Amino acid sequence: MTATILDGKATRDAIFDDLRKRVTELAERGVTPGLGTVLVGDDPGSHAYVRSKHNACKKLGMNSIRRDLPADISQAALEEVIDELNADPACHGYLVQLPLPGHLDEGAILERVDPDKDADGLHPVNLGRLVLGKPGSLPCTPLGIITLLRRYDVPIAGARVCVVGRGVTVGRPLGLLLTRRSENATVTLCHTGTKDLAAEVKRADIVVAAAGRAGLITGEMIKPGAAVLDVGLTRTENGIVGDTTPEVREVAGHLAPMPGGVGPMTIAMLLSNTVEIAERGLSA
Ligand SMILES: Nc1nc(=O)c2c([nH]1)NC[C@@H]1CN(c3ccc(C(=O)N[C@@H](CCC(=O)O)C(=O)O)cc3)C=[N+]21
Repeated sequence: MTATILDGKATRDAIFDDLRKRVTELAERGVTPGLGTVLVGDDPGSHAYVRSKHNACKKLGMNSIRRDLPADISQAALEEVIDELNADPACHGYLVQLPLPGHLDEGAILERVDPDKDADGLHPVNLGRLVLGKPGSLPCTPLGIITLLRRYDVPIAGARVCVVGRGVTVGRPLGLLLTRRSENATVTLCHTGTKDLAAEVKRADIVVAAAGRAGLITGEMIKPGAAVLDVGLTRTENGIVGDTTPEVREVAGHLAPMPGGVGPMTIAMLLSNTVEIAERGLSA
């Protein structure tokens, strides 16, 4: 058996088609949704991600606001940029591209973002809303994972899900989303302190590999027919590699590969969050 591929690019394109309609409807009411990006320094990977976010805005007829700042910018100067975006009515949602250079207080910067303009869904207020079940922006990568599973009709309710990785951008919030009443999955959140990772993975109907450790999840660990989503990203001399080994594809029922799986979905959810903020502004 070889896994059905959960095609993140095709699914992103389908989501873009839906979003384009919503952008047109907003335009008829005089609103063009705008996404802002704040990029500090000149890491080539970060530049590539930011570029793809702006290209996506252009494709959807959205505005985008780009702030590229020098690597040695001071905390105060960066906070001023944040305050400007918070006050800019053309900017409905924005994100601060991570990681920030070490001399900056990342936590203080992220907290300064207006939670109601948080396109990433990673502001402490929005993470708190997620815990409490209150409306707010949801974290893009976990939302992308759930959207991808739903589009391919992979059952989530009642499923045993093994999430490998407890990071703030993927693992932790994914556990919270999947255990909501609307998802109803049973989640095991694994991490470097997990005693028998192979046994935990083997029980799972859905495995999300988000540890950032190349090849951590092997074919023998997977229950035949399980859905596997690879969210790992490690840069090596031979290009980028995920958290799963190639044999996983021969055992799994569904596979979201890296690249081409969850990554493109993350950007789709970022734009979806921004359009949603713009729509909320009209109904409020
Ligand atoms: N504030 C903030 N928000 C983020 O959402 C954020 C961030 N900072 N910092 C960095 C990570 C990383 N990230 C990715 C998004 C898309 C792909 C993606 O589309 N990847 C493609 C190809 C990747 C490649 O070829 O390099 C794929 O998986 O097919 C990957 C990674 C968002 N991040």
